[in-house]
Amino acid sequence: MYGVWTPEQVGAAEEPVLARTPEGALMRRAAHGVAQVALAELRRRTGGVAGRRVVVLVGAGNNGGDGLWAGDELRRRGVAVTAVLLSPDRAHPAGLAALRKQRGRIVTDVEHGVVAVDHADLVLDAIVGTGARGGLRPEAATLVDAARTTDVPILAVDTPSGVDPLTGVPGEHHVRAAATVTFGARKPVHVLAAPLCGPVTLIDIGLGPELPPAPVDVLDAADVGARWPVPGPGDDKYSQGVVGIAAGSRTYPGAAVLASGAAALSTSGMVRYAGSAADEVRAAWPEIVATDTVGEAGRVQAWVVGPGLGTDDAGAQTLADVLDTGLPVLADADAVTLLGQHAGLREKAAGAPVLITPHAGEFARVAELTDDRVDSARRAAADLGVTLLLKGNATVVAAPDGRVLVHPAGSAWLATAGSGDVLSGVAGALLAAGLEPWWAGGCAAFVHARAADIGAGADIGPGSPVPASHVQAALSTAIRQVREARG
Ligand SMILES: NC(=O)C1=CN([C@@H]2O[C@H](COP(=O)(O)OP(=O)(O)OC[C@H]3O[C@@H](n4cnc5c(N)ncnc54)[C@H](O)[C@@H]3O)[C@@H](O)[C@H]2O)[C@@H](O)CC1
Ligand SMILES: Nc1ncnc2c1ncn2[C@@H]1O[C@H](COP(=O)(O)OP(=O)(O)O)[C@@H](O)[C@H]1O
Ligand SMILES: [K+]
Repeated sequence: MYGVWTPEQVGAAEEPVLARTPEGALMRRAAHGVAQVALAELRRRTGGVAGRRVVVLVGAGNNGGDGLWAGDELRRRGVAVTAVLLSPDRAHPAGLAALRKQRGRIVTDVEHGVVAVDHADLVLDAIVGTGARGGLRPEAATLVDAARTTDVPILAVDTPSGVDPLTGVPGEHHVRAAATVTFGARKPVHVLAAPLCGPVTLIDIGLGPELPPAPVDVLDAADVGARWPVPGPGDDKYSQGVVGIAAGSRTYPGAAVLASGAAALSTSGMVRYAGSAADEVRAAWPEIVATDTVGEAGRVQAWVVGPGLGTDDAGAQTLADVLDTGLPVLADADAVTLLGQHAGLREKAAGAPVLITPHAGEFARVAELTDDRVDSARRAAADLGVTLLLKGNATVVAAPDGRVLVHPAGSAWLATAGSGDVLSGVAGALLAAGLEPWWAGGCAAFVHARAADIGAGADIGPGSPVPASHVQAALSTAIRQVREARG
């Protein structure tokens, strides 16, 4: 597990470190990290360093300062460095003087900057970092667009310019980095907009002791593997937690088959199904005990309710019934819509061990969704008194007590019909096994995304589209992989 801190928290942590270190030392350390990664990228992409062309896009603040000092270091290694100054009067004075001394080329107009970008082997984006406000200014936008058109690899300094460091929301013009070097602590953009950052290298600048507890956590495979429930010698089919699936309908039997099968693949023990797709579930998964109603289902330790359920009175009654059991409940899809429609159902859910798993559209039916997805999820979880998993390329899981984790999917192969049903089965099975909702949501999101990559073949190559039933089928391999990672 690693933490992510807001730009504001990182800024506050920097202050005491700046006060006790010689002037410029922190920036030099940051820039050294940038230069090291830039040299590695040059070697990897061009087979060498000397004479290779690096263009540094230099903004008016300290981010630009990092870029200039990195340029100075690259010059010392024989790299042909051109710095394009976006605000020539405000470029970091010491960094600019250092680069001039190394006979770096300095360009102050956008036209020449565009030509330089056109001929570059690598571009360093030092336009703006944590001090970014609003969309990129026109000159910066022109250069960023030029880099995009030529397809030159971009190394982002701290954060990709034009992407909001706190929310990860890209502006109209923004950098899509091949890699990012950040300093002191990872920031939300690195996990909320991971595809725009590329692989992120974290450079230690001594902020550790000054940082507060991380407001956002990111799970790694070992965290998930360590918590994944597996049977012990004394277990039987009941002792590991039986999950009940109240999903699907005559119109949408597929949701029932996807969710139930995913549950059966996720934990050992037993899955019960209750609903009007009982025949289809039995046919696809003979080991699942299927009945027509929740009342007939027999004992379970957690319920999954919602996928393909319908939002009519019968759906609302089913949701009420499972909430009334007091057992852990995973409410997805139609169950989220029903929670938005009925205050009485929200009251039943509040304070209970409930995990709701909306996509953005469903989220908006229960709470306000702003550009700040982390903040929105945290508020909604606290207001509703449930744990909330907000789906997307970066999944956000927020507990009512304020804990938040983000899982960046790594690819977008999950953007396929029915994949959410698979997620609900996985998370429901984990709830039945006794994981608390925040962990169940986080572990399920991790394995779900891993299964999509395996199903798509994206773990061994560029990958190809994967339907939800193949995501479901890849769950076993994904679970084995996280269990192997536990060390
Ligand atoms: N404080 C420190 O000691 C350290 C800071 N570091 C660097 O400093 C950065 C933060 O520096 P600053 O606080 O000076 O802020 P930035 O350099 O990130 O941005 C502020 C500057 O960018 C311009 N700007 C803001 N929004 C813009 C937009 N939308 N389009 C174009 N220009 C825009 C502003 O005019 C301002 O001059 C970090 O991201 C990091 O790269 C690192 O050197 C580590 C140490
Ligand atoms: N662009 C994307 N990149 C990665 N994962 C995505 C993307 N879009 C959706 N997902 C994931 O796919 C799943 C879709 O769930 P959902 O919207 O409920 O679909 P469905 O109702 O068809 O099952 C969620 O787990 C979500 O996080
Ligand atoms: K930047």
